[in-house]
Amino acid sequence: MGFTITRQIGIDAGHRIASHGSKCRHLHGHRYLVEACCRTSTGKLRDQGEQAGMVLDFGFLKEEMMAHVDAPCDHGLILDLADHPVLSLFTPTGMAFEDWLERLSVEVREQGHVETSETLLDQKLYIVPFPPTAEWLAKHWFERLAPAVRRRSDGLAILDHVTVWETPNCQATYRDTGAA
Ligand SMILES: Nc1nc2c(c(=O)[nH]1)N=C([C@H](O)[C@H](O)COP(=O)(O)OP(=O)(O)OP(=O)(O)O)CN2
Repeated sequence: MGFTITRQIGIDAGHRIASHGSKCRHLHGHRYLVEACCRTSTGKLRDQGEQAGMVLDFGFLKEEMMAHVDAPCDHGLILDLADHPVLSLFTPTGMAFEDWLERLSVEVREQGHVETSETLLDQKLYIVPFPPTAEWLAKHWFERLAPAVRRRSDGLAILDHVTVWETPNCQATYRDTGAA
């Protein structure tokens, strides 16, 4: 019951699903559409301040989606940390792949992901500890955006779900389970 708001952004990014039995194991790109849907815990709208009559200002939601999804991932390659054959192609000049991998692994353990262009060809990489399916990306971006939604709404709004459209016909949704 109550109101929800949804904001959509689009990003272009490459990925592959290394374990896929068919075409998705090849490096390829998508125009991803990412939707974040928010609600208030009470079902009511804010009744005062600059966000009166709103769940959360669409502009604030856009800013957070641009910071957590667009800036690190747009025109980048989203790679699984375990995808060593592809990851090794971007080993920075003068560094052994094993050393680079160790550094990336520590950062992924500490932060949940790595965003870097300090790579061969300055390729922009977004490295995650899971196969970059639409499902996993929806969960990952949900977890990145949920605290930001709470902060930008002074705790009044909750991120309900994130939907990732990988193609115009295929989407995956990760929904709030109450744990985030
Ligand atoms: N449940 C999931 N299934 C698949 C995923 C995924 O993330 N979750 N991803 C892929 C591939 O990455 C692929 O790019 C998309 O596959 P597919 O639907 O076959 O893509 P098409 O371009 O053929 O889509 P059309 O709508 O038929 O043009 C595969 N599966």
